[in-house]
Amino acid sequence: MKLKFGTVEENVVTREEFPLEKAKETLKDEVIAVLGYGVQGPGQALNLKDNGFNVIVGQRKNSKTWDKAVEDGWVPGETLFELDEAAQRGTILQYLLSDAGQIALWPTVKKHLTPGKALYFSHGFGVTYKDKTGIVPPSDVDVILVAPKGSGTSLRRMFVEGRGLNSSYAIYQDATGKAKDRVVALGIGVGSGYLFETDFYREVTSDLTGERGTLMGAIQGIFAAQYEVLRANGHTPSEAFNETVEELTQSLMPLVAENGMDWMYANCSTTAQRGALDWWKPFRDATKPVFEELYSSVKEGKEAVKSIDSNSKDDYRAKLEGELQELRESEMWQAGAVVRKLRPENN
Ligand SMILES: NC(=O)c1ccc[n+]([C@@H]2O[C@H](COP(=O)([O-])OP(=O)(O)OC[C@H]3O[C@@H](n4cnc5c(N)ncnc54)[C@H](O)[C@@H]3O)[C@@H](O)[C@H]2O)c1
Ligand SMILES: CC(C)(O)[C@@H](O)C(=O)O
Ligand SMILES: [Mg+2]
Ligand SMILES: [Mg+2]
Repeated sequence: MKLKFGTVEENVVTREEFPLEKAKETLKDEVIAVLGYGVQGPGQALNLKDNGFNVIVGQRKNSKTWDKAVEDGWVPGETLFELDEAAQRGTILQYLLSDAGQIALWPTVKKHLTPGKALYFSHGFGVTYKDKTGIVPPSDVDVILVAPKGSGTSLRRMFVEGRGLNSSYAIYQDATGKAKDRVVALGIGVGSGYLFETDFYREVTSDLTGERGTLMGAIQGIFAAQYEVLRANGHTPSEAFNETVEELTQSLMPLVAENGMDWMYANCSTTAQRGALDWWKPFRDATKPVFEELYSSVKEGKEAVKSIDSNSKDDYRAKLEGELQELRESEMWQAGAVVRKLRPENN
């Protein structure tokens, strides 16, 4: 259906419009092979299974994630296979290896993309940057995308709570004439809230921007900046952490989520409102050039190259873990660990 967001009309699909029963009917003859069991893999595979779809998982044997799949109830030889065998058995291949891992496994997956199958991504990365990934699907398969706008961990948790994470959907190639029904049915099947239309290029450029920007990179950046200023001016870690992070995640962001920024403001003092209304524009103006630089870097393909180069190295996991450790061991997040333990619900 078409729905207005402000003054702009968009194509969206809701669960009322395309109910789960219709999704199951659409995919009743398909075998959905979820390839990769990292973060999105478990979320999507388990939601699809619990929703009554025919799902198998493909994962490297003798890996921690194979063991996790077994713990999650996937049965070796019945619903859990090596990647090669799962790709052969599936009629819809959900390519949920890491974006760098997808490059390495492409020859194997391509071999099993026989006419009429569907290749499904949760990111526009592989196909958009085909010059760098080598991922060029054969012309006789559907190539579709459902990109949940959040972590696979949240996708699963929200599903279990009876909620749903929104996803975008896109069709890159419709070889069978069934691509639209297939993609929407999968989007509903993985437990999406509502689905909004995009294309592979816009999905990858917005997603890379968002995660480097307000969702992950920028938020840590402004947290660190404010925390450092408070600490440099004699405030304790407890005061600096509560005033920078804890109050935001525990008190104020839930209000923003519920009813928007103006409503959160309206539930704070007039003193706070005066200051926030005065200061949000200077913060916007100070950071906008950084967002513009970020978007250019994404658009020029530099972010994709960096990600492929670093995540294709043998020691990429250890390197990432080292950098996460640096964050974890910073004073701000050490203070956070103590503060979390002191939450009454954790006692
Ligand atoms: N993490 C998320 O919540 C999230 C959210 C939206 C979209 N996505 C997209 O979903 C896809 C999967 O992302 P993810 O974060 O779940 O992946 P991930 O980094 O957790 O990796 C998934 C799996 O790929 C395997 N793998 C990596 N390299 C491999 C190789 N060379 N051969 C075989 N297996 C290999 C890993 O062992 C892991 O089990 C990506 O396209 C990503 O951009 C992820
Ligand atoms: C969960 C995110 C950040 O939205 C996703 O884009 C990812 O790459 O993990
Ligand atoms: Mg992403
Ligand atoms: Mg994302």
